[in-house]
Amino acid sequence: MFQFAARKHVLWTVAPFGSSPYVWDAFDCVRRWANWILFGLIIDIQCVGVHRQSDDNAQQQQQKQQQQATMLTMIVASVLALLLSIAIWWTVANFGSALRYAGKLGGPRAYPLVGNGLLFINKTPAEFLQLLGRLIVQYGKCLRVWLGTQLIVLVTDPKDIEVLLSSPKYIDKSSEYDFIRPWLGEGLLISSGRKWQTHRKIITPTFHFKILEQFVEIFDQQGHTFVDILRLFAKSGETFDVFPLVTLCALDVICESAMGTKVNAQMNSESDYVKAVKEITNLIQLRIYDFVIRYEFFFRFSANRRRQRKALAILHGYTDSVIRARRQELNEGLAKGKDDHEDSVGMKKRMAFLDMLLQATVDGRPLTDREIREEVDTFMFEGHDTTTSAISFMLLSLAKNPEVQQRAFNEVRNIVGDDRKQPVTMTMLNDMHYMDLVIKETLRLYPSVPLFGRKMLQNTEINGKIFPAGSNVVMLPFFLGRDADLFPNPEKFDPERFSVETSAEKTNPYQYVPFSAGPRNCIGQKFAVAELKSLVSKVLRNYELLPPEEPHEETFIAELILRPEHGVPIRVKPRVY
Ligand code: HEM
Repeated sequence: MFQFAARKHVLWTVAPFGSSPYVWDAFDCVRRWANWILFGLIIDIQCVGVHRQSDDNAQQQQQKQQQQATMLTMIVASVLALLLSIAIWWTVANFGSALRYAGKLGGPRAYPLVGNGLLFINKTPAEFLQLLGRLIVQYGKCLRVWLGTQLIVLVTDPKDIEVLLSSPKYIDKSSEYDFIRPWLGEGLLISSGRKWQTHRKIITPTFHFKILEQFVEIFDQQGHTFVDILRLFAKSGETFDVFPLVTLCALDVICESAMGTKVNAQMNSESDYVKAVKEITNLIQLRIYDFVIRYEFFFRFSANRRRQRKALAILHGYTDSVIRARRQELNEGLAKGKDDHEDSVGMKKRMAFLDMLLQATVDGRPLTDREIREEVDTFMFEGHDTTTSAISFMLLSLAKNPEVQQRAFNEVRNIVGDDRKQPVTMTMLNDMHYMDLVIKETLRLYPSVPLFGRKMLQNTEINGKIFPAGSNVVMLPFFLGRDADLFPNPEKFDPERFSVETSAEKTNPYQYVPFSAGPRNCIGQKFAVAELKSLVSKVLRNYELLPPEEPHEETFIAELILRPEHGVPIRVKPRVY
């Protein structure tokens, strides 16, 4: 009897899935499944009362034992069935609308629990990005993918992106940002609601162009060190990976701009702070692509958690100590009635972002040390990885396109002159218009932030489609920039496509969003563009950029930033003029 019931369980459990063409998407199928199991459970419970009489004592004893065993098995089976039913009702309660509406968005066939995980299994991070590209071609510019139980909606239609980015309703970040939360806390990149609103308001003035002017000196000095380091490669003429060198330079720039301190990463890449930044970014990459430790529950029990804790102790410890020291200096200066931003001879000192945050108030109160740390760490993260990616790919693009490089160099030479030691000013950077086009074209093909996401808090209708509550909606500038419908001949590196004469008004501004757009756009855009121009112009004034000796295949890893899978190989030789 029990065997029969158990076999029926298996059949009933499988049958509703087998008969459904769109397994995950069929909400009704899950409901049917639950009903069948409940029905099976009732039969199981009824059969507990079935027993037979016998005169033979030994036989009776044996039968009794058998009955007890059967009863026990049935009780266990019933409890399991009950738990399964509860799990199904929980799934329906939590994923009900996701299952119902996700089915209406196109996408590859998904399976219970693993979703589309099997498609991605054994894929390297670079293959993962290529696979997303193929899915977009196959299923269109808005499709859904299940990564395990996480629903992702991929969007590359500028019309959908316009609705998502321009509205203040969709400002909550998707689940991927949780991986970086331990470092950045509730800083501007991740926070939402009123906290984000008030902090965005007080931080916006710190990126005013008048304030940015004072950072140009930092760009110039760190650029000088960078160019010195390249001298070795110019001498040997060998192909080298420029990405790690740019990373260190960008770290130096942002550290001095954000905290007013020098980590000297370019001169000492083995310092604890620099190694901790590297460690934490590696861990973020690991979590994005590992389907087990994506889940906080499993991450907590992995060795990576310890690595993260160790790196965070160094990163937070450093920022905390700088904040404490600067706050003390500020208080002492105020007590002596002296302007803290004057040095001993009364000259105005440069203010770091941190100094401005120390003086800011929210609802009439100063920011706490913790709030300041979160914002400073956010600048440290957003301000070095993104610019590293952009500068590296810009150098590579110039190396591979000598005509563009010559034109960019001519512009720089006309503006700055022939003295290689002449520091570049903000006015000079603002006059580099062709360089603006080169930056735009670089970010079209190599957007530093290849994808960014929003969490849908409720079912949301956008251009006739319903984006289910709880889904992570991911917009992909990487594929927008390579879409031939939006950018004809997309493989060609052609800065002119962004010139006012050819592009203005013809394009939808939401088809080109490397800095995002709308209320949650990149607050550091002007800082980034100035840094890029400063550093790249410095390199061009000293070196001619050449492509790698051996042709190399370009493959990318999309994390929170775009990374090259095999580095960014270039060569340099001294520029003669
Ligand atoms: C080429 C360089 C850069 C690129 C391509 C870039 C791109 C972006 C993008 C796409 C976003 C939106 C992300 C999202 O919606 O999730 C963003 C946000 C942000 N960026 Fe940048 N960024 C760059 C450099 C910088 C720099 C240098 C800083 C700071 C010094 C910075 C600070 C921020 C901050 C704080 C946010 C969050 C803004 C908010 O949510 O209100 N970025 N950036």
